[in-house]
Amino acid sequence: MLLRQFTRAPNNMNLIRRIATNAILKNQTVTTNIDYNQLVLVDVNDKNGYATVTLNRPPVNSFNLELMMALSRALDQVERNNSRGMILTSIIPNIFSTGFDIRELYQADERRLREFWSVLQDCWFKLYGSTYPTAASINGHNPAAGCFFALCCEYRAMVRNSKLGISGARLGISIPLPMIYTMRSVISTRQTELALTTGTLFTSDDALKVGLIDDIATDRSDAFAKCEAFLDRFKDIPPVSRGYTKRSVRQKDMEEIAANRQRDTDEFVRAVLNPEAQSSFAAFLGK
Ligand SMILES: CCCCC/C=C\C/C=C\CC/C=C/CC(=O)SCCNC(=O)CCNC(=O)[C@H](O)C(C)(C)COP(=O)(O)OP(=O)(O)OC[C@H]1O[C@@H](n2cnc3c(N)ncnc32)[C@H](O)[C@@H]1OP(=O)(O)O
Repeated sequence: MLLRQFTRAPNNMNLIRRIATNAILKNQTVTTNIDYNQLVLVDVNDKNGYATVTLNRPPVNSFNLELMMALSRALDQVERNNSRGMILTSIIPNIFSTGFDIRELYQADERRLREFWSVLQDCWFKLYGSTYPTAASINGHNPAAGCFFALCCEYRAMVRNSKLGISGARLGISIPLPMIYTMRSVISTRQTELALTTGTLFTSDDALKVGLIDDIATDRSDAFAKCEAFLDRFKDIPPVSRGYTKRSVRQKDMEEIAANRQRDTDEFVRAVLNPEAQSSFAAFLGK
């Protein structure tokens, strides 16, 4: 599979990886052990035990089935490794994710669409229900499903001049219940309804005002540092009781979503295959 091996590297490897990532962002060539074909990179900082999960599907990190599966497996690795915390981010300089890959939705094969949704559901359970602390380092635009994953995290720092929100309404997609619950766990029910029915994409200032993000960052490294500082807040908190409390807060949503997986899948398939949505996808793709 396209995933990087999740190994605890010696400290100097973390430095090499960081240099490598910076070089990728500057389009330089570096000679390290990075495999450029990987869709989601997982790295652990040996000093603080935080895992970084980096979306790596240029040019815009659009979620197709393969990226969703890679994310699902990356989250398994973070869980297995007993990380002290996790930061979700993207390798693309000014884009976190564009959301679903429209090519995955346009004239979709129903079986593949069901699998896509099922893996998305798995990702939600793994991320929303994780016991380790989570933070999203939103290094750029994040207009749809990527926003959903960021909202599953406990903290969000976003770089200035980026846009964040769930724009599905603009494409004629009705917003599924799990998305509604997830957004409502971060902002008020009224703001959730307004944001989702208008397909609002929030500027960093507006996102901060409404509470969708916790901090505005000057650039990607500042966003990352802010996420680390958030995770540091749990340094002296016993992880088992912390995790139990987090799960308890989220338990009701999770039980309800678990009980309705099939119904949500059917609704998603219906929503994507409906002619109004299909014509928006066709228009987007210039068909
Ligand atoms: C149990 C739990 C389960 C619960 C699940 C619940 C909820 C699930 C989550 C969400 C539901 C809400 C519904 C979401 C549906 C979607 O995600 S649909 C996708 C919506 N996304 C958008 O509308 C964003 C559109 N794109 C942009 O605004 C811009 O591309 C950008 C991201 C701001 C980047 O701009 P930039 O100028 O840098 O780049 P380009 O626009 O030139 O794009 C480069 C290249 O990439 C192509 N592209 C962009 N976006 C997509 C996409 N979404 N799919 C496919 N391809 C895309 C673009 O066409 C360009 O291609 P090129 O012309 O061939 O170069």
